[in-house]
Amino acid sequence: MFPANPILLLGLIVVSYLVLRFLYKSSALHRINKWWRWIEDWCHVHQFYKVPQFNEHMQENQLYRKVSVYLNSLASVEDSDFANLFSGNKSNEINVVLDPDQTVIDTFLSARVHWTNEKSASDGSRALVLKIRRNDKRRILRPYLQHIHTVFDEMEQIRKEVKLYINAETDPERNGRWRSVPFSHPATIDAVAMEADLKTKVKSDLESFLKSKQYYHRLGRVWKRSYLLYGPSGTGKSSFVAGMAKFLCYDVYDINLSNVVDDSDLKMLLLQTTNKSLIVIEDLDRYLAEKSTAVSLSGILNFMDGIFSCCGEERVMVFTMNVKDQIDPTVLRPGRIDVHVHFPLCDFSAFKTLANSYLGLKEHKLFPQVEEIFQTGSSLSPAEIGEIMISNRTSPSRALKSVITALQTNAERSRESARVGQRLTASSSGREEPIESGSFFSRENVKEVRKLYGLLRLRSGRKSSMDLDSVEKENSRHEIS
Ligand SMILES: Nc1ncnc2c1ncn2[C@@H]1O[C@H](COP(=O)(O)OP(=O)(O)OP(=O)(O)O)[C@@H](O)[C@H]1O
Ligand SMILES: [Mg+2]
Repeated sequence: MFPANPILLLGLIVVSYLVLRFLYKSSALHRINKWWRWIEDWCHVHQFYKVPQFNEHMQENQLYRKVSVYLNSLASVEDSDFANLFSGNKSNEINVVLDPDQTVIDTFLSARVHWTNEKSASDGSRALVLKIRRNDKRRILRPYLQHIHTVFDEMEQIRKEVKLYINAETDPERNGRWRSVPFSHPATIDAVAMEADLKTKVKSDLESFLKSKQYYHRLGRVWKRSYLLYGPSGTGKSSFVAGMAKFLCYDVYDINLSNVVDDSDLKMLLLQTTNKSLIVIEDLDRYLAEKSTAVSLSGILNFMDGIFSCCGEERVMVFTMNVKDQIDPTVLRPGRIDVHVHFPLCDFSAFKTLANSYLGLKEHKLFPQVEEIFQTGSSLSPAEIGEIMISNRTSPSRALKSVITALQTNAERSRESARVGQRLTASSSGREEPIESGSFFSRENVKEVRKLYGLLRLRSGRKSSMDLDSVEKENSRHEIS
């Protein structure tokens, strides 16, 4: 029945409007919503499913990652009481990420489910808890989880963003040691100047690894492959690692051995890596020679064998070194290192590749002169030549002249070092250990000799061919140089 009095009717409308407006503007509506949810919960019997971040072996639970990515993509995350805002990869992108102990509501096949982001007060571990009505459980649980998988895979396809993980120092407050950032290194395998044939062989080795899942399983082997990239500083090893990660579309786990506390810490780090990852230890020769890590040799060997990666697969390990001659042969034995790739100093062919990419030059009247100097044995690293070209990129002729001068200077220095080396050899004959602290010979001189020695050795080995057998012979070691 409508009130007969129109003034009363108008008053009723105004009061209702003001009450609704108050409810809308204040947090009262939110409270009423919460109470309503509580009453609803009370009326229904729910079932809970927990998705912990780590399993009992402290390996990351892939389902946690998938659900987490899925939930943060839901529009309803914005309706949770507390969410974090992060800038995305694109300049105007903003990502909303659920805060701990917050709930997000999702709807699937007309059933409502709740997810809560729980953080354990005791050990800081996280879990996502799904609350679902018992009545809906049979009908939607499995298709709903399948739906999460599908959405995650679609998002990954679009995302295709490779991540770089670095191991931070131990922090008892934090669970999991890896910290990640988007891997935005611009290097690609194609951009690295190296012998074309060698590059093709490494690429096809990686490609055939990707297709070899069944093969490895048949052999009862962990589906992993290890590469050693070795050569002097500035020859493109790190750039090549970045190129490999992009080529494979794998996340990169860059292990800093200085931040590893002991063997079991290294084991834990390996366990916390995910499938489809490229695990890198740079400058392994330095750690082994200087013993500047708390990890023992056997810890490193076990790590290389990947025996701990009992449940994970599809991993590529890459180790870089300047020189491998002094390395304990057990480190380099087949199985631990499957493929050896040599990164030499620049030769004329690599120089031409650099001139093409850095200066846009396919030919130049100064090329024969550059070639001549290379033939005398002088060389620089691609990094050094690249730097000269970048800083003179506005004038290709000036760039080439600067390269020629640098090569000539380098040749002169090498001759000088050789003379010092001869004097050193003559003076130290009869001594058991010529390099001692406080010895007559300065470390600098010895370094020069070593450099020179390395230079000659590398030069002589530069033309040696790669003995890459059929990739089917998976356990054979491949030398690519
Ligand atoms: N073969 C190459 N082709 C193209 N650019 C190169 C090459 N080698 C080095 N560079 C350039 O030189 C710089 C240093 O290279 P990079 O860090 O990959 O060398 P590295 O071999 O890892 O040296 P280090 O042993 O000192 O770590 C990079 O900017 C890279 O672009
Ligand atoms: Mg490097």
